[in-house]
Amino acid sequence: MPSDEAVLRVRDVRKSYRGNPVLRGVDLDLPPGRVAGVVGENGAGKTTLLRVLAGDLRPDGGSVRHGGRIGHCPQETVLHDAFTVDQHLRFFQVAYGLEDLRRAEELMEALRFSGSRRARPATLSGGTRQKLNLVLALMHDPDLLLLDEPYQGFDWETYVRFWDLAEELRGRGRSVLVVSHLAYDAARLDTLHRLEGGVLRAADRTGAA
Ligand SMILES: Nc1ncnc2c1ncn2[C@@H]1O[C@H](COP(=O)(O)OP(=O)(O)OP(=O)(O)O)[C@@H](O)[C@H]1O
Repeated sequence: MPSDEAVLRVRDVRKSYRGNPVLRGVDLDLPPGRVAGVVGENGAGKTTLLRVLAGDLRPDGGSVRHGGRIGHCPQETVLHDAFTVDQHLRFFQVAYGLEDLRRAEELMEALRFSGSRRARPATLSGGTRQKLNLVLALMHDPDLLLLDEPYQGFDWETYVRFWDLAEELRGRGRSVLVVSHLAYDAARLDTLHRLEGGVLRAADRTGAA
């Protein structure tokens, strides 16, 4: 597939914090309909990379090109305790310019969202808050979903539903990039990359690399 059809095209991305290089020239191409993983040890720069890819953090050099809309589910929850679940949904509906909440409701159903729509995030379980985060990142049906350690707090059933959802997205030509310190879901990924020494390398999907 020609690279100009990629949903994500990353070239020579570099980022240092106070002179300490974390990303030293990251390259990545992600075509539509792919589920890709990025693994790396603690401190390897995974969150930094995802924030650069999401446009949250400016790289010192290199380029990031998106081929469509993106959704970003960061490690830290984006939820605000002054707002109820419903208010979060309506806030993001306006921000994304959506006519209705149909897709959000479908996603909540798919993930078996167990909280009340009138609840505030502080009263929800950690896993339910994480589901809401995921719904907010996906409710505009982005071409690319960026996920940072997405399953913290998920029970097994939710974990399996998460992967069913990733399959559904892939089947509709959407792409997903999952960042994790573990490669245990490697069999569910189309490609696996390892972030090491500030660069991305193709990794063995048995997780042995
Ligand atoms: N805002 C910041 N200012 C200075 N240094 C930072 C900042 N953010 C991250 N770092 C440093 O950059 C390096 C990479 O951090 P990053 O959080 O991207 O790694 P990670 O692979 O996501 O780690 P983990 O698996 O522990 O979440 C670390 O050494 C970290 O201390």
